[in-house]
Amino acid sequence: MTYPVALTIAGSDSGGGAGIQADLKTFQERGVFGVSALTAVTAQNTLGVQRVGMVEPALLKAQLDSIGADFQPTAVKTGMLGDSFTIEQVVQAIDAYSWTTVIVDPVMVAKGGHTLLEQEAIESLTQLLLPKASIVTPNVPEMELMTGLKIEGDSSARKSMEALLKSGVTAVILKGGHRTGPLATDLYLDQSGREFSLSTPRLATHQTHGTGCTFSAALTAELAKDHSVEAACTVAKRFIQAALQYPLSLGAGHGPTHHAAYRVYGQGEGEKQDAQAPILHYGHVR
Ligand SMILES: Nc1ncnc2c1ncn2[C@@H]1O[C@H](COP(=O)(O)OP(=O)(O)OP(=O)(O)O)[C@@H](O)[C@H]1O
Ligand SMILES: Cc1ncc(CO)c(N)n1
Repeated sequence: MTYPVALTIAGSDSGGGAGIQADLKTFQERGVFGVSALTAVTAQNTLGVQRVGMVEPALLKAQLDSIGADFQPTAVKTGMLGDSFTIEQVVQAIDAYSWTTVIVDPVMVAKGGHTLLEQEAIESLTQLLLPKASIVTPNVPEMELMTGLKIEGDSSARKSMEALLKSGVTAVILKGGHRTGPLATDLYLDQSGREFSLSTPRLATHQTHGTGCTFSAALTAELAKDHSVEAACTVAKRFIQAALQYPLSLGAGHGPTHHAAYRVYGQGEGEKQDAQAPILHYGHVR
């Protein structure tokens, strides 16, 4: 059996909590060999984004070609893409190398408010990249920007998921970090009409830098190992819950999550059953 390989196509976060760094740390934690193609370099820490530079297009293409020529990633994840041109290049590589399991984290704005995707590129993302994607994992503001629909409650959340499925993406996971209430609930809906939700107690923490990257990287790692979508979602939810529950207290702002926490403090299974383990609800997402 060959060791599973996952590819992340994303921006570098010098602060180490999000972007490529979060993805590779998470892949490693989950027993998957991570390869990467950098789209951008950010000067960033827990206080915010100080500077962004895009990787020149020819250099991005060279990275994608180097990977495509020598590795067979069984899952590919996209994070910060920055602009339309980058999205077009990623789509070309997906086609050229027949990457079939593609998880799109539609990164648009960093926690501090810094833009990580040009406004005009949102359309390229929904029209060019989502039709190639297996799962897209928006947070609430990203979902509103992609669909133009306001999310105020469960029924508008559901409508926006149905609207996004029209792009051709196989499945949507609407993340609940930006919603309110005692539970952090992520909603899953796919083209076949299958739906479920994953809930964990909402933790009162500001150490949330990179939660979205970490969640989608864990999901990607599990899919790279050929686990089912449902099993992958459950592990990803447990992984991010543990990472939030055992903070590292680094930096003066929104600190990073603890990427090793799930391995170190328990996996929510058997004797190690974690009190904060997610509740998997089947059935209707309303
Ligand atoms: N306070 C919290 N307690 C428990 N789980 C949380 C909390 N905040 C976020 N989550 C979970 O973390 C995951 C990421 O969701 P979130 O909505 O924060 O993503 P995001 O906004 O894209 O993150 P980022 O932009 O920081 O990368 C989801 O599974 C969500 O439910
Ligand atoms: C490079 C990068 N990618 C993604 C995010 C979103 O958390 C971030 N802050 N920085």
